[in-house]
Amino acid sequence: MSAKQLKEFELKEVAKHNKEGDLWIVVDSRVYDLTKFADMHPGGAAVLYVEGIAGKDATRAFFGLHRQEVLHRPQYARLQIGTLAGEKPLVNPPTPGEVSDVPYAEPTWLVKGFKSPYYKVSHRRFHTAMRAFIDEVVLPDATRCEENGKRISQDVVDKLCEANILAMRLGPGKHLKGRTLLGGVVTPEEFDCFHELIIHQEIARCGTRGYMDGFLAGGAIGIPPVLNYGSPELQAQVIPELLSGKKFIALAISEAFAGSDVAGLQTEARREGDEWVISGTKKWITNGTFADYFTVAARSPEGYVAILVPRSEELSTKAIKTSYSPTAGTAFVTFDKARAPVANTLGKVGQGMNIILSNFNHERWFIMAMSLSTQRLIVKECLLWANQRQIFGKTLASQAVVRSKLAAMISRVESAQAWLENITYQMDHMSYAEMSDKLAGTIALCKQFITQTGRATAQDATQVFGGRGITKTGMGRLIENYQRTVAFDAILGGAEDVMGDLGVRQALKRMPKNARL
Ligand code: HEM
Repeated sequence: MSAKQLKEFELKEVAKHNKEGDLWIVVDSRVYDLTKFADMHPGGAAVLYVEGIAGKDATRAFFGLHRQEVLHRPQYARLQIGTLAGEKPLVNPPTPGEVSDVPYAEPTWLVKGFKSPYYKVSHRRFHTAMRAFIDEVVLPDATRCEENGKRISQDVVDKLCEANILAMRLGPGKHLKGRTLLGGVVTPEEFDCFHELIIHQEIARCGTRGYMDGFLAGGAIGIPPVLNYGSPELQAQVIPELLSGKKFIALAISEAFAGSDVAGLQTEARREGDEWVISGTKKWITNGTFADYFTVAARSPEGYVAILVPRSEELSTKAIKTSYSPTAGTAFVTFDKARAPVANTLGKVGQGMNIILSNFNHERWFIMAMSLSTQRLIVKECLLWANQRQIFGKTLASQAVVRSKLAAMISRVESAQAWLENITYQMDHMSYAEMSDKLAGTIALCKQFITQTGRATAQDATQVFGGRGITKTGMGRLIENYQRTVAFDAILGGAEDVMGDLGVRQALKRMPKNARL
């Protein structure tokens, strides 16, 4: 019903409609006729007829039990027959692209009155456009696919590729030259790692962990080795079709035999004339179920090698059931003498391990950017819930133990964001080689910190939400998704303990020879 048609009612008029067969209630100054809906109410009809609810202003009870989005769903919005005379709703549907005023819901650079040395006008412009894109185009698809397990819809792929979002997720560089970035809000020359950081952090605000990987994460980690080490001919052949969303790619490194201990991989590649013949298996390959190409790490008689392998009859994929949504397309991949031209070799034979390891830096950096952004979303959910949920006549937030959990959560995301931005700044001022040399240890340590804090936050948030934190629908749906899937960030791109160890080993390698206590 449009605002113009809405009637105004006094509360005493509403009060007359307080029984079965004639039931009105008020939520946030909106008057609803629930007479016909009562029997279909998912929470049961009986709860609506009780004193204090039927014919009354039930705002507080409502927000203790429902997410505000319930009111904005078309099937429920149409139950509204009017508003309370002289009052206006406080809670309105979020406008696409809007920035939240909830404290700590946004990184400080987005908070009114706060400054940042890192973000310029072009980042703000870019952020506004990116958030609107996510809210309008991605979020509905993310919510649907997370639930039904289907892969990202081609319509969203087309739009994200038209906006060059996949290309931008590969970082600044010559692959952006001549491209129109997100409708032209930023030029390829201006584009830096902070613009890229914005993309990753905005995607993660959907709070749908499986879809976040389904959102072509395979491309974000599988394309860089092709861009950095593939021949110009190979790039000309595959990059356009990958960046336009016509073909898909996955990075195929981990195996049942080797996860974080990459060097233990067993997949073999041997030369036969102008072709590589590849045999072996790969496990937990993100986007593998729908990939057309695989960036594969294998052993060859001359040492490790990275090869771009096209899907063929000799390369089969099978979905793996993990604890996040199948929308990520996680696959077990079998290479049964699969063939790839020798021209598809990435870099030099024997240097495959370096290629794979340096690729990890960018992957780990964006995993932590995304992981942290979802963690912040969880902080926002907890603040909102603690502020609106009533127990024993008081808000949850009136309990010191809850405030203490909130304090820990806030400190974790704020400190991690500051570290992440510092690393991002270094990335903007280092070459790829310098980054591999100087940042691998710091990135690993920061990833360890973010995933450890993420799991602590998941645990705290589940306690704050109680039963709702383990329920897939309703108030705690984002908490449920987060606590069920938070371990992915602690494993994908390198397990947490391995990250910590790598960081310290890198530091020890750099110890000055003459340093003594
Ligand atoms: C415009 C009015 C209302 C609509 C459209 C509505 C709609 C819904 C929906 C869709 C759910 C399913 C859970 C979810 O998706 O969040 C639900 C659950 C529920 N509703 Fe309502 N509702 C309304 C008013 C009320 C009121 C006034 C009460 C007051 C007690 C109430 C009590 C409940 C309860 C107890 C549940 C179950 C919650 C749970 O399982 O955690 N509802 N309602």
